[in-house]
Amino acid sequence: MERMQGEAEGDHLERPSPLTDKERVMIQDSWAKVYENCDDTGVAILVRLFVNFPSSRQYFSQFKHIEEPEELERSAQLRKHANRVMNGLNTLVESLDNSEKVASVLKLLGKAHALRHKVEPVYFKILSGVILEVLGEAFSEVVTPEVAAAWTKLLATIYCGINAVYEEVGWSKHSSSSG
Ligand code: HEM
Repeated sequence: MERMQGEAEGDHLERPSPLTDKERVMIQDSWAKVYENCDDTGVAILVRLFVNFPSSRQYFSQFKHIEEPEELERSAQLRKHANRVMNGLNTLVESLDNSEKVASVLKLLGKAHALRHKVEPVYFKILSGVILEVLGEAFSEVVTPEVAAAWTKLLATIYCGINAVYEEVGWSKHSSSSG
Protein backbone atom coordinates (compact mmCIF):
# COMPACT_ATOMS: atom_id res chain seq x y z
CA MET A 1 0.00 0.00 0.00
CA GLU A 2 1.26 3.42 -0.85
CA ARG A 3 1.66 5.75 2.04
CA MET A 4 3.05 9.22 1.67
CA GLN A 5 3.99 11.61 4.34
CA GLY A 6 5.45 15.01 4.50
CA GLU A 7 3.13 17.46 2.89
CA ALA A 8 0.73 17.74 5.76
CA GLU A 9 0.32 21.26 6.97
CA GLY A 10 2.64 22.04 9.79
CA ASP A 11 5.29 19.65 8.59
CA HIS A 12 7.98 22.19 9.17
CA LEU A 13 11.35 21.33 7.86
CA GLU A 14 14.19 21.77 10.15
CA ARG A 15 17.45 22.02 8.32
CA PRO A 16 19.84 19.55 9.94
CA SER A 17 23.06 20.84 11.49
CA PRO A 18 26.04 20.84 9.10
CA LEU A 19 27.78 17.52 8.67
CA THR A 20 30.74 16.96 10.94
CA ASP A 21 34.10 15.99 9.42
CA LYS A 22 33.56 12.45 10.70
CA GLU A 23 30.15 12.22 9.07
CA ARG A 24 31.55 13.53 5.80
CA VAL A 25 34.26 10.88 5.80
CA MET A 26 31.75 8.13 6.61
CA ILE A 27 29.53 9.23 3.75
CA GLN A 28 32.38 9.49 1.26
CA ASP A 29 33.89 6.11 2.23
CA SER A 30 30.59 4.27 2.03
CA TRP A 31 29.64 6.03 -1.20
CA ALA A 32 32.85 4.83 -2.85
CA LYS A 33 31.60 1.24 -2.46
CA VAL A 34 28.11 2.12 -3.60
CA TYR A 35 29.33 4.02 -6.65
CA GLU A 36 31.39 1.03 -7.77
CA ASN A 37 27.97 -0.56 -8.34
CA CYS A 38 26.43 2.58 -9.74
CA ASP A 39 24.20 1.04 -12.43
CA ASP A 40 22.74 -1.82 -10.40
CA THR A 41 22.22 0.28 -7.29
CA GLY A 42 20.62 3.16 -9.17
CA VAL A 43 18.20 0.83 -10.94
CA ALA A 44 17.40 -1.01 -7.67
CA ILE A 45 16.60 2.31 -5.97
CA LEU A 46 14.35 3.55 -8.74
CA VAL A 47 12.54 0.26 -9.27
CA ARG A 48 11.78 0.18 -5.56
CA LEU A 49 10.57 3.78 -5.63
CA PHE A 50 8.22 3.08 -8.53
CA VAL A 51 6.96 -0.25 -7.15
CA ASN A 52 6.39 0.88 -3.56
CA PHE A 53 5.13 4.36 -4.47
CA PRO A 54 3.30 3.86 -7.78
CA SER A 55 2.15 7.48 -7.96
CA SER A 56 5.79 8.48 -8.45
CA ARG A 57 5.55 6.90 -11.94
CA GLN A 58 3.09 9.55 -13.11
CA TYR A 59 5.90 11.85 -14.24
CA PHE A 60 7.55 9.35 -16.55
CA SER A 61 5.82 9.14 -19.92
CA GLN A 62 7.41 5.86 -20.95
CA PHE A 63 6.63 3.71 -17.94
CA LYS A 64 3.84 5.33 -16.00
CA HIS A 65 1.56 2.39 -16.79
CA ILE A 66 4.09 -0.35 -16.22
CA GLU A 67 3.78 -2.28 -12.95
CA GLU A 68 5.98 -5.32 -13.41
CA PRO A 69 9.34 -4.81 -11.67
CA GLU A 70 11.15 -6.75 -14.41
CA GLU A 71 9.66 -4.59 -17.10
CA LEU A 72 10.38 -1.41 -15.16
CA GLU A 73 13.97 -2.53 -14.79
CA ARG A 74 14.33 -2.73 -18.57
CA SER A 75 12.88 0.72 -19.25
CA ALA A 76 15.44 2.95 -20.94
CA GLN A 77 13.84 6.04 -19.37
CA LEU A 78 14.12 4.51 -15.90
CA ARG A 79 17.72 3.49 -16.44
CA LYS A 80 18.60 6.95 -17.69
CA HIS A 81 17.06 8.62 -14.67
CA ALA A 82 18.76 6.09 -12.37
CA ASN A 83 22.01 7.20 -13.86
CA ARG A 84 21.18 10.85 -13.38
CA VAL A 85 20.22 10.30 -9.75
CA MET A 86 23.45 8.43 -9.02
CA ASN A 87 25.57 11.04 -10.79
CA GLY A 88 23.77 13.83 -8.97
CA LEU A 89 24.42 12.14 -5.65
CA ASN A 90 28.03 11.58 -6.64
CA THR A 91 28.54 15.26 -7.35
CA LEU A 92 26.97 16.18 -4.02
CA VAL A 93 29.05 13.64 -2.09
CA GLU A 94 32.22 14.84 -3.84
CA SER A 95 31.35 18.44 -2.92
CA LEU A 96 30.50 18.01 0.75
CA ASP A 97 33.18 20.47 1.77
CA ASN A 98 32.03 23.05 -0.76
CA SER A 99 28.70 24.44 0.34
CA GLU A 100 28.46 26.81 -2.62
CA LYS A 101 28.76 23.95 -5.07
CA VAL A 102 26.15 21.92 -3.14
CA ALA A 103 23.79 24.92 -3.21
CA SER A 104 24.25 25.41 -6.95
CA VAL A 105 23.63 21.72 -7.72
CA LEU A 106 20.47 21.76 -5.59
CA LYS A 107 19.30 24.91 -7.29
CA LEU A 108 19.61 23.39 -10.76
CA LEU A 109 17.94 20.16 -9.64
CA GLY A 110 15.15 21.93 -7.80
CA LYS A 111 14.43 24.27 -10.70
CA ALA A 112 14.41 21.49 -13.32
CA HIS A 113 12.09 19.28 -11.27
CA ALA A 114 9.75 22.08 -10.19
CA LEU A 115 9.50 24.06 -13.39
CA ARG A 116 10.16 21.57 -16.17
CA HIS A 117 9.05 18.22 -14.75
CA LYS A 118 6.52 19.52 -12.21
CA VAL A 119 7.42 16.87 -9.66
CA GLU A 120 5.82 17.30 -6.22
CA PRO A 121 8.67 17.95 -3.76
CA VAL A 122 7.45 15.22 -1.40
CA TYR A 123 8.86 12.66 -3.86
CA PHE A 124 12.36 13.79 -2.97
CA LYS A 125 11.63 12.89 0.62
CA ILE A 126 10.19 9.54 -0.41
CA LEU A 127 13.22 8.87 -2.61
CA SER A 128 15.51 9.63 0.36
CA GLY A 129 13.80 6.91 2.39
CA VAL A 130 14.15 4.43 -0.47
CA ILE A 131 17.85 5.29 -0.93
CA LEU A 132 18.52 4.65 2.76
CA GLU A 133 16.65 1.37 2.64
CA VAL A 134 18.44 0.05 -0.44
CA LEU A 135 21.90 1.15 0.74
CA GLY A 136 21.29 -0.44 4.14
CA GLU A 137 20.31 -3.74 2.54
CA ALA A 138 22.73 -3.96 -0.37
CA PHE A 139 25.76 -2.60 1.51
CA SER A 140 25.01 -3.73 5.04
CA GLU A 141 28.70 -4.33 5.76
CA VAL A 142 29.56 -0.66 5.20
CA VAL A 143 26.30 1.01 6.12
CA THR A 144 26.52 0.56 9.89
CA PRO A 145 23.95 2.38 12.05
CA GLU A 146 26.40 5.24 12.48
CA VAL A 147 26.98 5.53 8.74
CA ALA A 148 23.22 5.30 8.12
CA ALA A 149 22.69 8.18 10.55
CA ALA A 150 25.16 10.32 8.60
CA TRP A 151 23.34 9.48 5.36
CA THR A 152 20.01 10.33 6.96
CA LYS A 153 21.40 13.74 7.79
CA LEU A 154 22.79 14.32 4.30
CA LEU A 155 19.55 13.25 2.60
CA ALA A 156 17.55 15.52 4.91
CA THR A 157 19.88 18.40 4.02
CA ILE A 158 19.37 17.71 0.31
CA TYR A 159 15.61 17.54 0.74
CA CYS A 160 15.56 20.81 2.70
CA GLY A 161 17.68 22.49 0.04
CA ILE A 162 15.42 21.25 -2.78
CA ASN A 163 12.36 22.35 -0.85
CA ALA A 164 13.81 25.82 -0.38
CA VAL A 165 14.36 26.09 -4.16
CA TYR A 166 10.77 24.99 -4.78
CA GLU A 167 9.61 27.76 -2.47
CA GLU A 168 11.87 30.25 -4.20
CA VAL A 169 10.40 29.47 -7.61
CA GLY A 170 6.90 29.82 -6.21
CA TRP A 171 5.91 26.14 -6.41
CA SER A 172 2.33 25.47 -5.68
CA LYS A 173 0.42 22.22 -5.99
CA HIS A 174 -1.74 23.79 -8.67
CA SER A 175 1.22 24.16 -10.98
CA SER A 176 1.26 20.38 -11.25
CA SER A 177 -0.05 19.20 -14.63
CA SER A 178 -1.64 16.14 -13.01
CA GLY A 179 -3.83 18.38 -10.92
C1 HEM B 1 18.45 13.01 -5.91
C2 HEM B 1 17.35 13.02 -6.63
C3 HEM B 1 17.28 13.29 -8.10
C4 HEM B 1 18.26 13.62 -8.98
C5 HEM B 1 19.76 13.81 -8.72
C6 HEM B 1 17.62 13.76 -10.28
C7 HEM B 1 18.29 14.12 -11.45
C8 HEM B 1 17.68 14.40 -12.64
C9 HEM B 1 18.32 15.01 -13.78
C10 HEM B 1 19.80 15.46 -13.83
C11 HEM B 1 17.40 15.14 -14.76
C12 HEM B 1 17.56 15.81 -16.13
C13 HEM B 1 17.42 17.27 -15.81
C14 HEM B 1 16.75 18.15 -16.77
O1 HEM B 1 15.73 17.78 -17.38
O2 HEM B 1 17.24 19.28 -16.88
C15 HEM B 1 16.16 14.59 -14.25
C16 HEM B 1 15.00 14.48 -14.97
C17 HEM B 1 13.79 14.03 -14.46
N1 HEM B 1 13.55 13.70 -13.14
FE1 HEM B 1 14.88 13.61 -11.66
N2 HEM B 1 16.28 13.52 -10.17
C18 HEM B 1 16.02 13.23 -8.85
C19 HEM B 1 14.79 12.92 -8.30
C20 HEM B 1 13.61 12.82 -8.99
C21 HEM B 1 12.35 12.43 -8.43
C22 HEM B 1 12.11 12.11 -6.95
C23 HEM B 1 11.43 12.40 -9.45
C24 HEM B 1 9.98 12.04 -9.43
C25 HEM B 1 9.45 11.03 -8.78
C26 HEM B 1 12.14 12.80 -10.66
C27 HEM B 1 11.57 12.92 -11.90
C28 HEM B 1 12.23 13.33 -13.04
C29 HEM B 1 11.60 13.39 -14.37
C30 HEM B 1 10.15 13.03 -14.72
C31 HEM B 1 12.58 13.82 -15.25
C32 HEM B 1 12.46 13.96 -16.78
C33 HEM B 1 12.71 12.55 -17.30
C34 HEM B 1 12.84 12.42 -18.78
O3 HEM B 1 12.79 13.41 -19.49
O4 HEM B 1 13.05 11.27 -19.23
N3 HEM B 1 13.46 13.05 -10.34
N4 HEM B 1 16.35 14.16 -12.96
